[in-house]
Parts: sequence; structure tokens; C-alpha cells
Amino acid sequence: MNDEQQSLLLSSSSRFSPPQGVKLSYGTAGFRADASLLPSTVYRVGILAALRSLKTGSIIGLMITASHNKVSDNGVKIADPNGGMLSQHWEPFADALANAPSPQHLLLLINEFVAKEGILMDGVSQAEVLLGRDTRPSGDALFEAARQGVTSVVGAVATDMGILTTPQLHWMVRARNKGMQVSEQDYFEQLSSSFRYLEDLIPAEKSKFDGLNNKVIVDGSNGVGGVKLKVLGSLLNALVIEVRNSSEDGGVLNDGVGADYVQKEKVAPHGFGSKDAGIRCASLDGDADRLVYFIVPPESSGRIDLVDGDKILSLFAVFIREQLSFLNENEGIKNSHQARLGVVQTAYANGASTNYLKQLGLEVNFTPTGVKYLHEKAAEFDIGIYFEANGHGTVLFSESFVGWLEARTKEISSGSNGSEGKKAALRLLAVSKLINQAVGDALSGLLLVEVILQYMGWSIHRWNELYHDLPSRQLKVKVADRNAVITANAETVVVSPPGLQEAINAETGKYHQGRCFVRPSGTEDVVRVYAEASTQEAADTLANSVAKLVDQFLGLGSS
Ligand SMILES: CC(=O)N[C@H]1[C@@H](OP(=O)(O)O)O[C@H](CO)[C@@H](O)[C@@H]1O
Ligand SMILES: [Mg+2]
Repeated sequence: MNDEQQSLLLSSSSRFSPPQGVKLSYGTAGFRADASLLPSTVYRVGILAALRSLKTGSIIGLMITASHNKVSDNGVKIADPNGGMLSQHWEPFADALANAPSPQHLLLLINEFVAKEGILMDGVSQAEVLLGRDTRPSGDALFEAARQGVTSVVGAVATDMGILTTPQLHWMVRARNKGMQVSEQDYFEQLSSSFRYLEDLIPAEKSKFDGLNNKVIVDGSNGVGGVKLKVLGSLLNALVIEVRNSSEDGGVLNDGVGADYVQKEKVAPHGFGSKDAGIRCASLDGDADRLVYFIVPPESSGRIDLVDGDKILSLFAVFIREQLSFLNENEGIKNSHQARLGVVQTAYANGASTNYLKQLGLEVNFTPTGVKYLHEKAAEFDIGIYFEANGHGTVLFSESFVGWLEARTKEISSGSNGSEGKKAALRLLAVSKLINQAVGDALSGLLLVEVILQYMGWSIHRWNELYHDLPSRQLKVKVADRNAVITANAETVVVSPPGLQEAINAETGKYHQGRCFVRPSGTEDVVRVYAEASTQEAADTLANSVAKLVDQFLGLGSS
């Protein structure tokens, strides 16, 4: 690193002192904390993003958001060149940078790291980072910190993409690196045109929207997603999207609203009630990368029927499996290719969903919590569908399978006779354009759910009846050191502290259809307990007894 570069880094970093007495960690989804603690972290992540861009020779993304967390929090994460999460290999460097106590330490770390990674900081190589932020009031100041971080690397440019959903930014990074157009208008255009195309491919004999079924009401969590969804909705024809709790309505972000609240509490968000009984309702989280549906009952008990990420995954799996079977049956299609379809879940997936998917004959895989793990696994298949129960997920198509579909659909247009097999190829290709290939995206997920329901002629009730969720309960336990819990087998088994798993097994064995696991959260200072059983009461009791075990083994008094 030359002198000019050194002094630039030293002078800019002296403007951003790290908070005292706080240890920051990149965690499951980037850095998150109270926004007042974050300027130095966001500035340093700006440097990291510029280095990542130099290293990969590609465009990198930096998103400022704390998703479903409270409005006074904020956070920052990186999108890699393919639009996915930052390579896990760089996370320790991110942690070290964020926690460096002084500008001199920071410089030392950067020097060491660029030498180890062979990054050329010669002031000649070009780097570019696309910056996005959600609607949080702290976003503007943190954006400025990120911009200063990026531009303190000589040759690096920070491009302001404005206020965006997290998945929009990831989509733009991916598209830019493929040499495509990446304005927000391009994003809306790609989603809405593939949606309309899929609508046009619905067979005439299948029931279309019947006037009752053409509306979905969406809770925007008072965040960025609602506003964007209004724009997207205006580009559609038959489907009516009514947005409530949009950030323009004056409500507080994620306060009594949003996908996380609806999924965890199983109650209707603010602004929804018995007047909405029978209508399809959906909820986005604060940065619109999670989506759940729900049904409001006619009486105003507040309780809802939750149609969660597992059920969205199941709907996608049923549809895609059907299209693949049309493809395989179709003799007109040359070089018939047996596409490998895989689904990926975590231990939080409701056991009833896993049984259902296995009964369909699908390969079900499990990974630890966190989309970076699910995404990586799903990418091993021709078509990989992954979802967390909380509504984060997408459908990935391998490049080779998309290439194969493109070749088939070209054959089709030359000798078109409209067989189901041919239409299936066209449909799958349109799905690969509709559903975000970079990351889980509530807006593209919502459009895919809507068009599949149209295609199937299903109401939300019919969809919800695919299987019945086993009653479940999630609890959080505060412990002295959550990292003392070490798990294996996709977090289903505790290997340390010794004896805890045996105690959990003994408790779980008392319950019909009992299943229970504990793991340290990657985003909160707690150990999470999840329990399932044949009745709600049993699931509650099992969760409570295991929470007590966790407390006995690791509680605040046991350090
Ligand atoms: C049980 C649960 O919902 N866990 C969430 C939560 O992770 P934890 O590591 O459990 O805190 O936040 C993650 C990031 O948003 C999300 O990927 C994950 O599913
Ligand atoms: Mg989110």
C-alpha cells in the first residue's frame, strides 16, 4: 500500500471511532446493533466491500438494514458478486475490522489481510460498491459512513442505489456482474413481465381469478417493501394488491406488524381484523426478504391461521414437480433431461411439512439456520427450493438447467404445437426469471405464490390444507455464554455441554410426536428452544421443560 493510501485510511478512520466496550460480530446476517453504535462499523464494512471488489474484480453490494429488528436498530451486510451473501471465508476479517481499537490497528489489519489475500491496492485497480439502505431514519448517516469507507480505498467508487429492499440490492449486484441493466425499473419490469407471461400460460380450462380470489392484502411492516410493492402492483393486470402498513402510513417500522411478528406471535398485524376474513393476506418483514401468508378468522380473536415459509416451499414444490413431470412425459422434447429437484429446510421446519415433502417423493435436505447455508445447499441441484419457516427463501435454477430450458424453448417456438411439455419448459424458464436468483425476496415470492394459486385454481384455504402443521413452541433462554452450546447434525443435537442432549432426549421421549432442539442464536444473545408435539399444550410443556434444562446447564448463575 502506498503512502497516499495509508494516509487516506488513517485520516478517514480517525473520523469514525469504534464504540467502547462493545464486541461486534458479523453473525447470521451481518452486523446489527443500536444504530448509534454503528457508524464506525459501517465505515469499516465500506472498506471491506471495496477490498472485496478489488479481490473479485467484480461489483459488490453493501446494504444498510436491520430487517425485522426495531426501528432504532440498524445493520450492515455485504452482497457478493453473484448476489449471494459474503463468502464465509471473509467473515473473520469483517469481525476483526469492526473491532479494531484504533486507526493504526485498522491499518495493520488491512495490510496483513491484503498481503494474505493477494489484493492489489495499487491505486490503479478499479472497484465499485453498490450501496442500498432501507427506510430507517438512521440510514442516511450510515450511508454516508459507508460511502466514506468505500472511497477511502483509492480507485473505489460508491454508487448510491437509493432506498431499496435487501433483495433488490442483491438482484442488482448479480445483474450488474452479468452485464445486465440494473435500475429499479429493470427489476420491476423483469418481475412483472415474467408474472404476466406465467399468467398467459395458465390453461384455459383451469379456473382463473374469479372476482373473489383476485385480491391479496399485504402488510408492509411499515417498511420499504410496501412502497415497492405498490409500484410493482401497478404493473400487473388481473391481480389486485392492497398494501397496508406501508411506510407512508405513519406507523412504526416492525411495531406490531411484519412477517416476523405474524409468524412468531401467530396474530394478525395492526390494521387487519375480522373484516378481512376469508381474503388472502400476506406479510413482509422490514426489508422485504421474508414473506408469510395468513388467514384472519371471522371472529375477532386476533389469532390467525399462519401459512408460513414451509407451506410456501410446499406450494412451489408441488408446482415445479408437476412441470417437471410434464417435461419428462413429453416425447417431442429432445435429449430429455432428468432434472434433479431438491428442497432444503432447517430444523425449524414444521415436521408435518417435511413429511409432506417426503411423501411427494422429494429429496429433503437440512442445513444449519441462516440463508447462507440453505442457499449453498440449494445451489447443488438443477432446481433447488429453500425456505426457512419464517418465510425467507427462493428457488434456484442451475445455469446448465436454464441453458437446457432455453435451448428446448427455442426448438418449441420453431415447431410450436402448444403441448403441455412445451408449456412446462416455458413456465419453468419464466419462474427462473420471476423468482430472485440472488436471495430470498418477498416481492418475487409473492408474485410466484399468486400465479401458482391462479394456475392451480386454489384458494388460500385449499393451499393451507396441503398438510396440517404440528403444534410448536419457540422460547428464548438468557444464559451466561450462549456460545457454550455446541451443536451438530444441522443443529439438531447438542454435543456440548455434556449431558444436555441426553436430558433433552429423556424429556422429548415423553411426548407423542415430540421433537425438540436447542441452539445458540446467531442474531440475539439467547439460546433458542424449539419444541413440537401432537397438541399445543404438549408442545408448550416440552418447550418449557427443556428451557429449564438449558437454564440448569448454562443459566446466568452457572458461568
Ligand atoms: C429461528 C429463527 O427464525 N431464526 C432466524 C434468526 O437467526 P438466529 O440465528 O436464530 O437468531 O435470524 C436470521 C437472520 O434473519 C434468520 O435467518 C433465522 O431464521
Ligand atoms: Mg429481513
